Amino acid sequence: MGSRIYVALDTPELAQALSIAGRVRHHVGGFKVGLEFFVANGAAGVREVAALGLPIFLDLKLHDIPNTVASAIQALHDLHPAVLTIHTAGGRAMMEDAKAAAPPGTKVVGVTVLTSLDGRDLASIGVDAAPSAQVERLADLAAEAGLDGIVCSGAEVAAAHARWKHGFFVVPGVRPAGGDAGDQKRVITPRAAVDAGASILVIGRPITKAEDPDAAARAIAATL
Ligand SMILES: O=c1ccn([C@@H]2O[C@H](COP(=O)(O)O)[C@@H](O)[C@H]2O)c(=O)[nH]1
Repeated sequence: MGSRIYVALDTPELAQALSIAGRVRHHVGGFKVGLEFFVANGAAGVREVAALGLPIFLDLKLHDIPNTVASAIQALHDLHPAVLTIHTAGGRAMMEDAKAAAPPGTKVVGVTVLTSLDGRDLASIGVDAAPSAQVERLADLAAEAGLDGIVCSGAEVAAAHARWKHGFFVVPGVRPAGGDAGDQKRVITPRAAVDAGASILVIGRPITKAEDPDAAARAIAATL
């Protein structure tokens, strides 16, 4: 396979996203566009990034009733994203309908516990479980619902992989050793994430905010 690194182009500025994408494209496996980019630039913006020739990860983290999520996914069909996210907390019926609505070839993956949350955050929203236990529970539900995989932190990916042999595991919250975690609470180095079984790594600020994004992407790729 190509590089496991997907760069998160987290900016509303199309020109900035295209500039970073153009600089790093030879050292990464794909581009992740999320809400910030999509709200500002829409499907036309996604097409411009896709024109650079790498797979697109459309990280919209859809979370609504089944009919609404399925209809939104149908409306995205002609973008043919390689990966699309929904929230597992939307429940089994929503996940089933999301997968059924997705274009063939698009991996639908469910966000489990955001990497910006820790156990105290879960308790504060009424979830009486450690992140690891909650991820396992939601991973099982995602597998039963027919999703292709999950989004989880590097701390949970080995256990999730052991339970779901052919699952596709997306790991954000990735930081080179000693890197600034920012708002992320469950972080891992790129190498450790791959060793634990990550299928792809989502990396944003360590590359996009670097003085030289190209060199940062190359340095990370060299550790894998
Ligand atoms: O649990 C999750 C799910 C998605 N993300 C997304 O990944 C990137 C991470 O960016 P960094 O700058 O490397 O922290 C970002 O686009 C998030 O929306 C996540 O971080 N955690």
